[in-house]
Amino acid sequence: MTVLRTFELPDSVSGTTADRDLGRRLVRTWETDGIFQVAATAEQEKITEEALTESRRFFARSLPEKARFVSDLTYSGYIASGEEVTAGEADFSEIFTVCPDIPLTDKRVADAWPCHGPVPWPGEDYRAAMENYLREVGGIGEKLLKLVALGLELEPGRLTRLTRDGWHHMRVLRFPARSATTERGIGAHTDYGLLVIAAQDDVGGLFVRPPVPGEPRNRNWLPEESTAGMYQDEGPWHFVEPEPGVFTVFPGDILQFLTGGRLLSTPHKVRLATRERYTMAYFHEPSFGAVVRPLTGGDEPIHYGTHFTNMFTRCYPDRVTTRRIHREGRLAVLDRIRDPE
Ligand SMILES: O=C(O)CCC(=O)C(=O)O
Ligand SMILES: [Fe+2]
Repeated sequence: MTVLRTFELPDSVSGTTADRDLGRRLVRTWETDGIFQVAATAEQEKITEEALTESRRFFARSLPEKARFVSDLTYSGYIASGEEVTAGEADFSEIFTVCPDIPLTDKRVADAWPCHGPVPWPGEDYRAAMENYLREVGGIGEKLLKLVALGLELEPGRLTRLTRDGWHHMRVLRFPARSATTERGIGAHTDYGLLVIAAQDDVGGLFVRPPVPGEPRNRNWLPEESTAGMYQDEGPWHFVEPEPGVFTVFPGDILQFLTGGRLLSTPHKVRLATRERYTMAYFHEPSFGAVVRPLTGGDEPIHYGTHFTNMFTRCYPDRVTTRRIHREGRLAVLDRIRDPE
């Protein structure tokens, strides 16, 4: 792979021959490259720029100001540089995470569902810009899942049936410029859900690992098979050249699970550059209560809310959110959260 393939998405997906053909090309590109790009519309480019501008404004505030935006109910909010750990080593990204914004009056919050609560927004302009952005990438996610279902020879609604009231979330990131002591941005890892849709500025730093025939790949959803740190210093790693007007898209753990490993959750890592870097990584996900079964049968199902909670408690063992989950025995609540099948 030298340059990434870029696809234009149709206005809607209904299962036409053209849709099916595009779906097959998307699947084939993931099978060879592990990643592809989707062309942004002019409107999407504008909304992306507005979100990146708000992100720059927020991260420019002082650390004590930013550190106020955390919550013990949800993982939404601020994560300081060095706070997140991948495979036992600190990452240097600074992050604002946006999970579904669930008001305190919602029954799920009253019933102590883990990870459910309001986003501690740093301001109304920030909130509006991020919500606009989430709406756009959410639309792209739904379209892509329909196309990918067609590309896998399934009925078009087979994957989007999981994303009704999807637990979509996003990491709004800033990476400092590299220092004399480190180039580490984020260590090698895979992301947890169905799709990862990302927009980056012009600095660059993201690397992805394409599928390698015969290479063993872990199943990150199993505690004994974490992908964190895997192949960190061992190629092939492909540098994702920043390109204006595109979103990059690759599969997450749930798509690997669903397809029995035909589509692999793409390992990726970030290296710091000579300048600071801003990026937004959006995760298109099943609903919190979804019970996901492999298309091919076999394995135990994954309860998405449990998978999400496990991944976040593992990543942030000392965060107030994790402490409250443990203190109040909220993990036990997960057993009661099941979407009707
Ligand atoms: O910085 C990037 O481009 C990717 C960030 C990332 O991998 C993540 O937030 O999970
Ligand atoms: Fe990631």
